[in-house]
Amino acid sequence: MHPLLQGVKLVAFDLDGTLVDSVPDLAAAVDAALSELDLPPAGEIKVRDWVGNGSLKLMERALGDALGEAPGSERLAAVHERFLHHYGLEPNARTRLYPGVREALDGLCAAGMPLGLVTNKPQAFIAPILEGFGLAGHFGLCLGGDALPQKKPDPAPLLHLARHFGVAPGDCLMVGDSRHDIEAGRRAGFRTLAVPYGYNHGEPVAASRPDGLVESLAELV
Ligand SMILES: O=C(O)COP(=O)(O)O
Ligand SMILES: [Mg+2]
Repeated sequence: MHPLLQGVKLVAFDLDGTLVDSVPDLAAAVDAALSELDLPPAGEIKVRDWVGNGSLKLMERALGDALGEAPGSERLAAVHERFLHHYGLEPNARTRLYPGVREALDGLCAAGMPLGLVTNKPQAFIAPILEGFGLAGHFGLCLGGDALPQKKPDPAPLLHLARHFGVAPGDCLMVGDSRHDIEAGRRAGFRTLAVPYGYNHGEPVAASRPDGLVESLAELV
C-alpha cells in the first residue's frame, strides 16, 4: 500500500485524465458542435488543454478559439447544449481506462476502502462512463460539476463527500490529474496525490505540489 494511504479512511478520485482518457470523445463532441456552426474543428490537442473546469468552460474556450473572440452568453449556451447532446450519444466510444486504474480500484475495494468520485464533468455522464467499464459499483458517491453550486477548485464537493461518509477531511485522500484537484484537496484539508499523465492545461501537475505523485494508480495497491 502507498505510504500516503496510511490511516486514510476515504479516497476521492477525479475522473477525466485520472481514471479515463476521455479526450477523444470530448473532442469529437466539441468538433461536432462547432461543425454545426460551420466552424473549424478544434481537435484533440487543443481540447486536452481546455478540459478541467467543466463542459461550459470547455465550450467557451472552444468557441472563443474558433471565433477569435469571447462568445456571447446566448450563443455559448446554445453550442454547449449541442455539445451535451453529441457527447451523450457515445461518451465511451473511444474513452479508455488508464493502465493500473482497474487494479487500483479493485484492490482498494477489496481492502474495504470507501471510494468517492468528484469530477467537474456534468453528473449525467458519470454513470454511463463508469458502467461502460463495469466500475459504477466501486463508488459510494459520485459528484459531478453540476451537483453542487461550487465545483473544483472549490473544496465544497470534497467536503460534501467527506461529510456523506462521516470521515474527517484529514483522513481523506484526493487523487487527481490537475491543479484544480490538488487545490480543492488542499483547501478541503485532504491529503493530495497526483498522476502526471492527465490534463492540466499543458502544465506539469507537480507544480501544484501535491503530497504525492504516482506514475500509475497501480502504485496505490
Ligand atoms: O469535465 C472537466 O472539465 C474535467 O473533469 P474532471 O474534473 O473529471 O477532470
Ligand atoms: Mg481531471
